[in-house]
Amino acid sequence: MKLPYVVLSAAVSIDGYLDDAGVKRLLLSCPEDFDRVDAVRADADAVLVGANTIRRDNPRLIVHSEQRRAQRSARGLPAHPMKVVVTGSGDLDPELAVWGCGGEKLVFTVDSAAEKVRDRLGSLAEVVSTGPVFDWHTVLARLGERGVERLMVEGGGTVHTQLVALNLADELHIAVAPLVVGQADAPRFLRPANYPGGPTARMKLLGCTQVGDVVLLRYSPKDLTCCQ
Ligand SMILES: NC(=O)C1=CN([C@@H]2O[C@H](COP(=O)(O)OP(=O)(O)OC[C@H]3O[C@@H](n4cnc5c(N)ncnc54)[C@H](OP(=O)(O)O)[C@@H]3O)[C@@H](O)[C@H]2O)C=CC1
Ligand SMILES: Nc1c(N[C@@H]2O[C@H](COP(=O)(O)O)[C@@H](O)[C@H]2O)[nH]c(=O)[nH]c1=O
Repeated sequence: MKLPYVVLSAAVSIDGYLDDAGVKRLLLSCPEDFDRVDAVRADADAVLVGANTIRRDNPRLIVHSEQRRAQRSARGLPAHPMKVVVTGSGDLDPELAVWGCGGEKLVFTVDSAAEKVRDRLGSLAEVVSTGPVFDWHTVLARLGERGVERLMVEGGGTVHTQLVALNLADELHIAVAPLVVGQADAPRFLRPANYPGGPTARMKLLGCTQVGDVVLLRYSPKDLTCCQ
């Protein structure tokens, strides 16, 4: 089974944070960059986030541009990519915006939480267990079986950290925003972990573009060279 091509997308502050520690979601992207992110969504077959991102940000995870939705439909695709949420606790509120708008919804969890999620969400989403323990290879394999060729991962840091550490990300899209968060308890893009190649391994730079006041960096995390 061919695994999806995985694009990890995040906006970060100059000091590497995804958000601040406050309750309200921090906007790091500028309007032009949010539009760029919408285009990446429109190019994906599925968008995946961790449960904490939907609990904290309550996103809809849809393609916002009407023109991009129409282009998807013209290609025979659903207007919105599939929405994928991962949870170990199963604590998912059925009132969250992600369940209430377009797109097929899929929740990956573990055996111990699967019934709870099914009871809570009912027909709002399909629930798939990866087994007694959560397994990212199974998540990607099941998505591949469902025809997902391109998967966009939109956070948060817990999810990004695991996918990079497991060497399952094919591309990183990092939008560096011109602000400094400076709060130790704010979520980071990547947390301490054993990353492939260790600290001396350098990823291949795929591109560097200015988008409004943000700089978009694209890296290939599987393409490493060690220069020391
Ligand atoms: N700037 C940006 O581009 C973005 C910023 N963000 C920010 O990131 C923050 C959220 O990030 P973070 O707190 O790290 O949370 P995540 O969104 O990464 O979600 C983490 C949750 O996902 C589930 N999960 C992840 N991995 C596993 C696993 N291996 N097994 C079982 N369940 C798993 C768990 O859910 P459960 O708890 O239910 O068990 C876990 O608590 C928010 O502040 C948000 O605003 C998010 C996306 C993009
Ligand atoms: N704050 C932040 C991001 N946050 C991400 O954007 C999602 C919002 O989705 P929606 O509102 O449905 O379009 C949210 O879930 C989170 O994953 N993304 C970015 O590119 N830049 C940003 O500054």
